Amino acid sequence: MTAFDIVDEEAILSGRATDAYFDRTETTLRHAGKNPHVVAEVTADQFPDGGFELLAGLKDAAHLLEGHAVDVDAVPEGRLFDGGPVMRIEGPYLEFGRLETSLLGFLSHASGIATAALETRRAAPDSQVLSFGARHVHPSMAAMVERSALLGGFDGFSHVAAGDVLGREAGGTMPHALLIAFGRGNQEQAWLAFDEAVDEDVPRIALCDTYSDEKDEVVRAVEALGDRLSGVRLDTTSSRRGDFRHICREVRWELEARGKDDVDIFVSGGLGPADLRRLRDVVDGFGVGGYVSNADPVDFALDIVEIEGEPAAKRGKLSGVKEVYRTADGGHHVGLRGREAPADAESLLEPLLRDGELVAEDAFDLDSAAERAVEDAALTGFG
Ligand SMILES: O=P(O)(O)OC[C@H]1C[C@H](OP(=O)(O)OP(=O)(O)O)[C@H](O)[C@@H]1O
Ligand SMILES: [Zn+2]
Repeated sequence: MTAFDIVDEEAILSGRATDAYFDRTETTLRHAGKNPHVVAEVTADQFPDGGFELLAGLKDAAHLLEGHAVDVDAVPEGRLFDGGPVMRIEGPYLEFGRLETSLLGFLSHASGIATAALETRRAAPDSQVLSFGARHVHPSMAAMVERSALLGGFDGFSHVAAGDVLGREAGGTMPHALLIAFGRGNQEQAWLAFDEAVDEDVPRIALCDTYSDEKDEVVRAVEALGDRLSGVRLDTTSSRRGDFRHICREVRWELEARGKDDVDIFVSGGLGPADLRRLRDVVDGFGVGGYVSNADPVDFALDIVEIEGEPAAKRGKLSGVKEVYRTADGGHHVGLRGREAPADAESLLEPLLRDGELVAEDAFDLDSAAERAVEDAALTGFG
């Protein structure tokens, strides 16, 4: 009996984490002595439609398929795609059929979150942007959320245990609960206690919107912490937000009027790309939660497109093994394998597994994938 309703790693790796009809399929095919050699492709849209999305979740998908007698090619994590396959699996169907549910789950959810993160990143390219959305998702998914946010170009994240998984330090400021615990009117005591108690290397960023006006609390934080204050966070609740940009400019003015030009202003609370575009010139950083963590998964499907070398796609899908290309003008092209590639085009599908063995060693380095994402976004005009 587990403490929480969580499907564990063993169930995922063993293929137990599957839809029941794959159990039935396996039983039926084995009964009929069938296990055809197929090529299956993971695709969201059949044809490019100008809507780019960012691929994420490939590391987990690769580890799921490792050890199964299949050859896999995939678009690297951090590349944008717009139609056609992001992954191609070739081998006996029963080697991977039941893994479809988890495979698509790994890719769909992470890619949706990473795409929203990249949109957010592109809205404020020079600002610090942190992922604060772990609170909106099931805790078992926190590491996936934070990794996808980093892959989309975020500078950091808040979830501590996700940091343990990713080997990175979580960051953050202080919640309203801390201010409330010291009682109305005692904000200075809360800020000072934080300064006394918390590790020296944690920036002293005072939350300044709990009981009174943001400007008032910022001035009080300056008076209380002096040179120890490195920043303020405005998480102004929507019922008081009004002209948030004006509030931020006013706070900036009051800081400068007190010689505190070096005190950073961070904002959070219901922010999305449009807010970041509106505020990026008046604040230093953002905490973004729900816009990224609650992003819709990318609607990937896994389809058999060739069986024993013959075209075999179902209605609505395209038969035959395909290649996908990034064209020199930042476009995306889908073509049949073996046909002539567009001029000046780069093929995106790269070897990932050969006979179940991982062949793309550095495929999952997060920093290089995040760099790829920002570069590909510029090339494609994403976001
Ligand atoms: O709105 P999102 O984009 O998801 O951002 C999540 C922010 C907003 C939230 O404020 P509160 O709900 O006031 O929580 P707290 O009192 O802990 O600051 C908390 O500060 C998170 O950092
Ligand atoms: Zn808050």
